[in-house]
Amino acid sequence: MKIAIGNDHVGLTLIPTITDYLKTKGHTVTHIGAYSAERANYPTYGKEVALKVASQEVDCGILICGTGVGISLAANKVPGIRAVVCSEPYTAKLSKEHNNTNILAFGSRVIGPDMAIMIVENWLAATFEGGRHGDRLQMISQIEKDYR
Ligand SMILES: O=C(CO)[C@H](O)[C@H](O)[C@H](O)COP(=O)(O)O
Repeated sequence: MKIAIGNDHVGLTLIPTITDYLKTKGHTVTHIGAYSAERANYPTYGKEVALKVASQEVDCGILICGTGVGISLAANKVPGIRAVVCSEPYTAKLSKEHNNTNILAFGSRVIGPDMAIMIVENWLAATFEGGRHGDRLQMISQIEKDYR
């Protein structure tokens, strides 16, 4: 898969672990930054990854900040984005199976590298179940359209 990854200065600490893991699994990774530990604003990176996912330039995105919350809030403001924040693999799996999430977010101040890999692995391995779950996503899309 083609995967875009973004982070702020706090999320940077998990980037090598995640990018190495993805590359060993044969994925194509585009890291859009931040590239240094200098204080950075997560909305910038959340938006950039979200735009790549929404435009289908990439298949999905991964976002990392201190908790995953701020950067996912930014991403979710882009129409068509369903970003989830996870700190364990079960939510990651169900977020794909039931909510067809297209961006995974987590926090480097919350989880370590081994858990991060487990979350990514479970998220990427899961598939959307469709059916009634698709109906609910249509309802969410309609809310997006109604209140844009
Ligand atoms: O947005 C956040 C909270 O969900 C992230 O944890 C950020 O990484 C954090 O706010 C950055 O904080 P800092 O004091 O500017 O390092």
